[in-house]
Order: sequence, then structure tokens, then C-alpha cells
Amino acid sequence: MAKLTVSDLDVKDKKVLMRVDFNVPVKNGVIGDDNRIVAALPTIKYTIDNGGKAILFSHLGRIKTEEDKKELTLRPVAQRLSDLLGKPVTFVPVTRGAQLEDAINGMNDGDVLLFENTRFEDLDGKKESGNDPELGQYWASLGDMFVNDAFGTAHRAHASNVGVAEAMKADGKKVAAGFLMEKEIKFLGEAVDDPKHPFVAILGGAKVSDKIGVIDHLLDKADKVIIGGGMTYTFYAAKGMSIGNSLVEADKIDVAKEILAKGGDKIVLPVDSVVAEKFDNDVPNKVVEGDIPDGYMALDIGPKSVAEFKDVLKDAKTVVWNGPMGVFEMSNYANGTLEVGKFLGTLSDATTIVGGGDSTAAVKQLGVGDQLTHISTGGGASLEYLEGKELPGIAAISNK
Ligand SMILES: Nc1ncnc2c1ncn2[C@@H]1O[C@H](COP(=O)(O)OP(=O)(O)OP(=O)(O)O)[C@@H](O)[C@H]1O
Ligand SMILES: O=C(O)[C@H](O)COP(=O)(O)O
Ligand SMILES: [Mg+2]
Repeated sequence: MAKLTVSDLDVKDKKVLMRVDFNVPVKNGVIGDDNRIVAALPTIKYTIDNGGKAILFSHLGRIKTEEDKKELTLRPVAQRLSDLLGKPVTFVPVTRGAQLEDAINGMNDGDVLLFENTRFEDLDGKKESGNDPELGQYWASLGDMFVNDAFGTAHRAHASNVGVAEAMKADGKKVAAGFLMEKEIKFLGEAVDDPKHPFVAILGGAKVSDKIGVIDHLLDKADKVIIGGGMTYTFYAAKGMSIGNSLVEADKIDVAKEILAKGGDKIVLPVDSVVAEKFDNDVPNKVVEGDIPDGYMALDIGPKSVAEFKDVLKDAKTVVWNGPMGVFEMSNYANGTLEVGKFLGTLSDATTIVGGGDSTAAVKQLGVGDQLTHISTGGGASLEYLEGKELPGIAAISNK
């Protein structure tokens, strides 16, 4: 990669500022899924093993009121990080000021410090998420170099990623990517820039309007685009088929028509669906082919679609997947997602990449995560990357 990376830096005795994406699900102080913390370990370990002082920071959730600060403190994340590293992590419960500066000045080589949720600064006029220059400058003043390993945040231009980077560079200090950033860019970059063919993209889930732009972009790159999950029925509507009470985004039907016209037989739609009268696991369900009958909603792809998707996927050399094939959270509608996930796991010759919050949770919950090549830590970030957009967090890193 053309970007400077942490392995190009001499971190010994240095204060290494490190932006990570520790935006993990936390409820009542309990962390739901620590994938993003685990994914950041290689860069942290590299830094401390080479005698650097690791000064970490991240946002967590979205801070709109003073009250949000209670639930969205990074304190439990510091504890989990300490457990994972097997060494103490100093947690500093503020985002600026003497307490933070003293803690940093007291660090020894190889120490790890995490300071409080950068979005606490949003209560004071969106300073963090609005990339307030004074804030970026202040954080930059705390270190000798800056490593950005927060791929999941790369689509945001925050003071803590873009602002710090710009201020460091203006001071002649180095700005590098961490190993996670490097890995994400490698896997996603190869998938969009130079994919091994056949290249198959699978787009499912529920966010039709967010993701329809990705489908359009992927049509230029992929040999096949499989559409599943809740995404399907806007396309059914575009084809003039009945959709019953299935998920649909009426204002995207025209876009779906254009995509169908552009994509032709590149686009693979489900031929059957599991339908029920209610959005409920405990009501009777049945498989229907084609049109969804009145009074029913489609909640999973059916067995013929699974067989057809497997047939399309069997020779693939690159597969990118975002969005579950059905309402996998309910056991009666998890089969499509499970079957597609399991099948991807058997493609030993292919690069298989899954991104997205629910998609990642689905493959883990279904126990197929380990068989895939890469589980991206990026939700919005990986999609915007796949859309071909330049992400501000990446753009701000120095070139080699
Ligand atoms: N047929 C369907 N009808 C309604 N909802 C569906 C259907 N199929 C899948 N879903 C829902 O889609 C949701 C996931 O879609 P989503 O677009 O959020 O994917 P994601 O992987 O989380 O990506 P992102 O990180 O961008 O949110 C799940 O909660 C799932 O229940
Ligand atoms: O989870 C994410 O996609 C990133 O951490 C960015 O969070 P945000 O959507 O709240 O900006
Ligand atoms: Mg989601």
C-alpha cells in the first residue's frame, strides 16, 4: 500500500497517539461483541513491544445529552483491552486537560493508556464529529506521531482521525496507518480494484436506500450480483411482481428498475421466499415461489433460491457479502443466511469477505466466521469503500 504504516515508524521512547475504533456494542457496562477491540491488538502490541507509549482514543456511540455519557464511557472497554493484552491499561476519564497530560507524562515505555470517549466533546458544539480544528490541534500536541487504525471510522471526518492527522502533518510529524487499517484496505481494495474472477457480490439486509448505490457501483466490477434478504422485494416491485406486506422502499423502485436494466442477467434474485402473516417467529410459515401472496410478508429466501445462489457461488474466486438473506435473528428465518454463510466457508479457493454490523454478527452467531477470509470491522466504512469513495480517514494518512 502506498500509505505509511506503523512498521515504517521508529516508536521507541515515543508517545504514539493511536486512533482506534472501539465503537462496540455496550449495554449496562457489558460489552456485546469485542471484535473491534481484538482487531486492534496487533498494532497496539507492535507499538508497546517496540518500546513505544501507546496513547489510545476512540468514539463510542453517539453523544447527544449529558445523560448519554453514563452509558457511553470507554471504561469497560479499557478493562476488556487490559484483559486481552494481559497487562494494565490506564483509563483517563477525560478528553483533555491537566489530568490527561499528567497521565501521559507519567507513562513509561511499553505502557498503554486509553482516554475517554472522543464524542464527549460533541456536547460542546460537535467539536469531535464536526472536526473542530482547535481540538484536532490539541490532541496532536499530546504525541510525537499518529497512527490511525480506526478503519470502521474512516468514512467520518472527525477531529480524532482527520483533524489530528492534519495537525500532525502541519507540525512535520508522521501519520501512519495501523495494521488493521492496512489489512482492511488490502482485502477490500483487492476486492474492488483487482478482484480475482468470477467476482460475486451478495447484497441483502434491510437498508435498501443506503445500499442501492453500492449495487450500481458493483455492477461495473462484479460478474454476478446476488440480491437477497429485505433488499429483494423492492426489486420484485420493480419487476411488477406482487410483494404482499414485505419490506419495500417505494421511492427506490425506479432506481431498482434502472439497476435491473443495467445489470441484466448479472443480477440474481431469489426465486422463492419463506413467508408468514406476521413479523414473528412463532406463526406458521410456508415457502412460495415468485409473487408474495396478499397478507403475507417474505422473511427469508427459500430452498430453491439457496440452491441457485450456491450454483452461482461455486466457481467464485472473490465474494463480498453485506446484508443477511433473511431475518436471521429469528430461528425460522435464519436458514438462508446460514446456508449461504456455510457455503462461503467451503470455498477454500476464494477470497470471502463479510462486512456490516448485522452480517458480521450473523456469521459469528451461526458459527461460520472462522471459515471466511476476512470479516471487516467496517459497516458504513466498508460499504463506502466498496462504493469506490475516498474515505477521509484514509486520505489524511501520509503517503510513503
Ligand atoms: N426479508 C427481510 N425482511 C425484513 N428484514 C430483513 C429481511 N431480511 C433481512 N432483514 C433484516 O436486515 C437486517 C440487517 O440488514 P443491514 O442492512 O442492517 O445489514 P448489516 O450487515 O447490519 O449492514 P450495516 O452495518 O450497514 O447496518 C437484519 O436485522 C435482518 O433481520
Ligand atoms: O460503527 C461505525 O460504523 C463507526 O464506528 C462509525 O460510527 P457512527 O456511525 O456512529 O459514526
Ligand atoms: Mg445493520
